[in-house]
Amino acid sequence: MARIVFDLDGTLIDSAPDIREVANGLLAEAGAAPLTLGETRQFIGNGAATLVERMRQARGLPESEQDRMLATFVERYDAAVTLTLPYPGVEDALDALVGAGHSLGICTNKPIRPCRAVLKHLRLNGYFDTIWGGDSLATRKPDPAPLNAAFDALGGGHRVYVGDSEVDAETAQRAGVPFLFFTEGYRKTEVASIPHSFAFDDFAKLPRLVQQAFGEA
Ligand SMILES: O=C(O)COP(=O)(O)O
Ligand SMILES: [Mg+2]
Repeated sequence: MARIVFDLDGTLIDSAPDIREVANGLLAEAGAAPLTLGETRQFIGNGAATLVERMRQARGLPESEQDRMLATFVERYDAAVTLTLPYPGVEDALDALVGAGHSLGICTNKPIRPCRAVLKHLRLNGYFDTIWGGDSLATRKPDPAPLNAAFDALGGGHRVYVGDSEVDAETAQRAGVPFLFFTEGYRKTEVASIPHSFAFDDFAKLPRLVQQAFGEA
């Protein structure tokens, strides 16, 4: 049986619309123009502080605003669940993987509180035996420490990381585990330029891919 750890934003859930709402509330209060959905997707993946920094820089807001804007962003982030949906086929794929006896975890750069809040809201939390956020340890992805911690918590067996981004590919590489690449999330560059073991564009294909990768159902 495999230990399968998933990234969250852009992999299991399309959370950019909710994140954009929080960002645009802050920008409106600063008198700046809102982010497009495309910009928001580009800014996700390296954690909340980097997202606020990218948003601020894109609108010419000073560095001196960073701490205050980040604090407000994080304060409002837990409630940012209403526009978020799992990608099509996610629940069925998770059901199939758990049914086949695999153990599942999450390793995301999203802070742990909003991570747990959105999983609960979407009733996805029951699938995961271990959950690691961007602030669970002193370091975050692409440092492999949180991913290794997730695998350690799941115990022995084949290990694989499932993610959508350049950051996830680097994290898997540094942890020395195969990377299953969901190509329809928030990647910034071409699929071919991002190192991966297998790529998939539809969650209906994931159980079979895991079976191919490990010779197990
Ligand atoms: O950047 C974030 O906050 C979260 O992104 P991730 O779930 O793709 O790691
Ligand atoms: Mg992601």
